[in-house]
Amino acid sequence: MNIIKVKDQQMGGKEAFNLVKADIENGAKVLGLATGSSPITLYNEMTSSDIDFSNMTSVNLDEYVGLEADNEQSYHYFMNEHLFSKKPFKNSYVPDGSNPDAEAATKAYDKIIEDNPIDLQILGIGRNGHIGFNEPGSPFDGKTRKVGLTESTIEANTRFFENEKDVPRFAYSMGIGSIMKAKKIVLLAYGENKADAIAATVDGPVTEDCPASALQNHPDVTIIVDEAAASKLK
Ligand SMILES: N[C@@H]1[C@@H](O)[C@H](O)[C@@H](COP(=O)(O)O)O[C@@H]1O
Repeated sequence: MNIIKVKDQQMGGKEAFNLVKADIENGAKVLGLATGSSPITLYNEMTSSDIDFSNMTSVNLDEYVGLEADNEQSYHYFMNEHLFSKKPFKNSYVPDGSNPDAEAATKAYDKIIEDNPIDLQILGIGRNGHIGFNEPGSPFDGKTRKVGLTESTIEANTRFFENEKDVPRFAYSMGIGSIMKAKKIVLLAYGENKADAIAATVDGPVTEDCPASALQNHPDVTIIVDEAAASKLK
């Protein structure tokens, strides 16, 4: 694992952007994208750049079950707001959270991932080490699934909703097995409340208790952290 320490999230966005740009210059056509606050500075760099994404494809990690794409709390909406409305891609895929048929929704998404192998996957990380919405205990070979969110994740995500009761309890998430198939992975983590998860990811055992520890088995992972998120690394 390659670790890049940065001063703050602003600089992290620039570092991540340089990696994305270099990969596109090397022929990358499919970007795996993430939501949450961590990738926002990267998306800002992308939207203010002169890179044309209109012949590229994006595949997002996850979406809440039960939210329509035009719901302001949906990940569809987040991605449109922060990236796609300013820098359209040829195709942008996000799991269909409005489809109550989990079997159909997840199968359809696996087909999309299979048809569009991810060159570079951007990841954030949950306080409990989750990636996408793969909570602790998720299988390392998992495909797209309907997952229940843990209390810690619901609590962390409450800040985006009016109150805790509005936070959806389920999501469709790309599995860890699919994430691991990406050629390159760039994980972004900022702030003290990510320090334990980053330490477990990098220095801990490879265990389902910390989903991101699976990344130790991936050949090309870069972790971009600020000092607070790196503070518990060995
Ligand atoms: N499903 C998302 C994850 O993909 C994201 O990594 C995590 C951390 O978000 P943030 O970057 O806001 O800390 O939040 C959510 O749970």
